[in-house]
Amino acid sequence: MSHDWGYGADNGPDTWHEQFPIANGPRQSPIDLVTAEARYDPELRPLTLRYDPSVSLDIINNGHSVQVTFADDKDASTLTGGPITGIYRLKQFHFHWGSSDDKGSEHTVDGKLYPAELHLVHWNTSYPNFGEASSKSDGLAVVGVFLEIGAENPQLQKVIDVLDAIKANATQTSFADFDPTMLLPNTLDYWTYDGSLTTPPLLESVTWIVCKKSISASPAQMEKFRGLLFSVEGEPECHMVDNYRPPQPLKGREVRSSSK
Ligand SMILES: COc1ccc([C@H]2OC(=S)NC2=O)c(OC)c1
Ligand SMILES: [Zn+2]
Repeated sequence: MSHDWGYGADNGPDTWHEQFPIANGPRQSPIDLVTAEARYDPELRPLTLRYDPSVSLDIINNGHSVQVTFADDKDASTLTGGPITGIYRLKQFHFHWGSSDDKGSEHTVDGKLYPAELHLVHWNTSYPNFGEASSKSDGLAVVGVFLEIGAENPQLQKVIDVLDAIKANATQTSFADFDPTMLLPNTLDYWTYDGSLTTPPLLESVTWIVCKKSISASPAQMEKFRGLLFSVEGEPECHMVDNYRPPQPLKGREVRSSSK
């Protein structure tokens, strides 16, 4: 009997290859970003992120993370520029975090783990939809933003304020008029490399764009994420923490940098 993947001892990242052999593929994510080995590429363009708050729809506890979804039937919220060509549409954003402030990010920088990592997920509009794009080598572009412990983040607080309503797995509530631009760092210098989704199905379809600058979250705000549950209502409570995959082998890939 196949049991669902997760982050526990018996279904966590080290077991995913059993059902998803691509877990040992050539372009898996996340990776450790070794800053001294990233190549500055002057041809890389600045990121252009144009987000329309009116297309934010709802916020969901999907049993693996907390995810905010967006209407993606038109070019309302888009990513252009950077390492990509064409227009990529924002589908959703979500987070990965730790059980304590010393871990939680998926990417690491020179071995440093951050308390959390935000993923803004976009799909290439040269394909008909997210599902089709997710199986193409240039189908997705994910912008990663590290969260660091610091001042309370009022924009992040708008997400945190609704977490009590989606404490359990498979719960959701409406989440209108949210502008994810407010979750971006002040400068958008980035590292970029070819990678994958970081949870099953682990598809190798992601152009990764990891911001060099982080955003802040207070210790109390991080604790609110840890109050979410992997478990459904009525089951014994299992706190949603450590929902991150560790870095994967680079396997000869190049990491480029948008700045010196
Ligand atoms: C079916 O849609 C999916 C499936 C998995 C992921 C994981 O890959 C990354 S990246 N973070 C994740 O949690 C996803 O995110 C874009 C979207
Ligand atoms: Zn993610």
